[in-house]
Amino acid sequence: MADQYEVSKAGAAALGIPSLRWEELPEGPVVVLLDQTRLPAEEAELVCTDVPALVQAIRRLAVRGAPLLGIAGAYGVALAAARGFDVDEAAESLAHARPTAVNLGYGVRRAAAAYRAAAGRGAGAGAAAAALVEARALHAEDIEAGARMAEQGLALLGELLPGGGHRILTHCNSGALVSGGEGTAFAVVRAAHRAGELRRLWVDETRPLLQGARLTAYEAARAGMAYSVLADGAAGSLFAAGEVDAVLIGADRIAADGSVANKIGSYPLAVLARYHHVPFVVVAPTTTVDLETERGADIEVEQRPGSEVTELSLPPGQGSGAGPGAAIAVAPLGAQAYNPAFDVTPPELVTAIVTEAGVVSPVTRNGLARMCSTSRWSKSRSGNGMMAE
Ligand SMILES: CSC[C@H]1O[C@H](OP(=O)(O)O)[C@H](O)[C@@H]1O
Repeated sequence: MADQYEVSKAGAAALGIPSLRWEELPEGPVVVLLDQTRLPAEEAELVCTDVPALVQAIRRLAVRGAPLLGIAGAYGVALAAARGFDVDEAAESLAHARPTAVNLGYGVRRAAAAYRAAAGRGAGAGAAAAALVEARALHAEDIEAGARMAEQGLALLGELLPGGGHRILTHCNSGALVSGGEGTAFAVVRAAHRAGELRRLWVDETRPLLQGARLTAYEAARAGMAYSVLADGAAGSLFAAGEVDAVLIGADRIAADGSVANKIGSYPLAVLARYHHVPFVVVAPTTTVDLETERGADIEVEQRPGSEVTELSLPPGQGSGAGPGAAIAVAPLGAQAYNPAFDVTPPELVTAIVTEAGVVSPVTRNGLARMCSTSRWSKSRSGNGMMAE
């Protein structure tokens, strides 16, 4: 297994610095995160020396995005084990830090299962090492999955949109900032760009936390793409003008029936895409497919604080130059707000789901289950008491 820095180099190559890494310091191991709340103005790193710090970072989206949450959760268990914290308690708090992305619980359970199996064999300190090996394996698998999704997705774009020159609309952020490698949907965009087939990337700003305007634009700029940021509400007029050839988005949880939970605002894009006969493609690793959740209606959608809608939070040091994270009210004081972090798109509105194991189109329960069973990692998933295949 490549050492941790090697493993995260793919992400670093995409970003300039890795979105997450494990580091052994003289005073003990740490999980180092690229603090995404401070992007694009600052590439600031957050050093987590304990699990509460990592849980807090997950809750405030300093680290975010389904695949990376799974990796962070696994390293969090390894951190607890290495520093002598209660691993069961750590696993519980990490797995429940955010409810929708299935990857978080999956990563935590994988590392915790490795730790418990080693401890059960009387491995002593070796149990902590076993948790770290599992976290690193998950990290490496995610990098490889991203590369495979990029290949599969680029080939699919070639079938759906013969002739290249794609104008792709994406929502939220699904690049290296959500992965150990180059991401999910954005990894496909990056592959199209490298192949000279990306004519324009339309970047939904993605209110209220602006993952598109702040993070996808940051990644697109670093990659030298021709991109434009737009207000979420402007997407409809782009479709009406015939300016969108395909929508590519990530996912936080895909139910067994093919329903897709993703950032709020994804479902309206699926409706627009269907009305305008534009392919709506979801790109996610099989670790995002949750065969134990039957239907979209069964997916728990995270409800976030209303202040994220009624206030505009500026990263520390931006705006008035005030101290940490100034917030500007954009609604009357006391305004109520509705702020679900995700919505759910029914399978019939999804043209295809691209994973590292292949493409499902049309999206059916059987097709999804079959694809997950062919994923090279499905054994390790079931081997660790993971989601049923
Ligand atoms: C491909 S995972 C990225 C996924 O995660 C984002 O949610 P959040 O920023 O709240 O972690 C969004 O749903 C993206 O599609």
